[in-house]
Amino acid sequence: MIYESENPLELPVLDVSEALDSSALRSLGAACREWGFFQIINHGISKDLFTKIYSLSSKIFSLPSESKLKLGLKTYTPLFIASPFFESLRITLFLSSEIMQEYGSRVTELSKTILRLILTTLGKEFDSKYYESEFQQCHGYMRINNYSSPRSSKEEAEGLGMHTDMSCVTIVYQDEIGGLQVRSREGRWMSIAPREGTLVVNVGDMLQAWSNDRLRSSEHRVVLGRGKPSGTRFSLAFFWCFEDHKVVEAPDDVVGEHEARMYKPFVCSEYLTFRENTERGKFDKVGFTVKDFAALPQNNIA
Ligand SMILES: O=C(O)CCC(=O)C(=O)O
Ligand SMILES: [Fe+2]
Repeated sequence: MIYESENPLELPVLDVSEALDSSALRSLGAACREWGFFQIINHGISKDLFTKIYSLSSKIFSLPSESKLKLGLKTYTPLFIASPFFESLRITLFLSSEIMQEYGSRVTELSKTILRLILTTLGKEFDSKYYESEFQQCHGYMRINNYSSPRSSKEEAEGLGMHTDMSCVTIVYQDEIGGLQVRSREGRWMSIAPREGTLVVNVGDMLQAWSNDRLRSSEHRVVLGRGKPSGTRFSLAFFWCFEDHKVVEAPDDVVGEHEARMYKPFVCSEYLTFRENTERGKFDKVGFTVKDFAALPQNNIA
């Protein structure tokens, strides 16, 4: 098998410190349709802030497992739930340290900016028409993820299995180890190589459903070992989501006059519950997607 990082995926890199010109908007639109993934630079988060978060997170993960387990499974996902190599901590921003809060408020602002840009790719007037009315109540949470390397670095192992995110958008910082991969429509795994100063952004299920599949929430995963530098891998994921009681339903002009409606309207929290309760869903992300939950029967061919 060819190891996919030999053939990394070229995703657009957007400079979010300035207004996007029409060609940048076009490549953003194409990336969101085709991959649901793109990258951003000049996002205003300094290297220093990443370094502080990194060292704070390493301290937390190196606590004895009894202390981490005391946080409860809704907060702390220990090793062997999602995979033998993955542990994760959900951060409640308003309860967290100043550093996490600072990061949280920056990615919150970024999420808002990005959502408005994505709306613009769907239709010139859609930002002013839908941002306030549909996305004003969005909220975010963060996860810090710690991946230990498999014993044999010759073997490739899944650190985090194939999943889609439940969010509207997710912003990911991955360290220099790499391993994040996105699945093409044909089922090929493509690597998203880490680049210094760059954040990865992806569309989640809530936005895929709201856009009637015009935006893609792609399956992705994290692989470890095989050709990767050894050592633990660290990532930071921020999920920007609709409020729990939101009814997700694509507006008529987002669907378009001649297109079929792909989903029945659904309440956000019911989808989150579905993902938590499905058989593999001891961990809230692995396995099912919004298509399994809300696709209209004639479209359920995912
Ligand atoms: O660790 C990563 O790079 C990605 C993590 C991820 O996909 C997630 O937390 O949903
Ligand atoms: Fe993810």
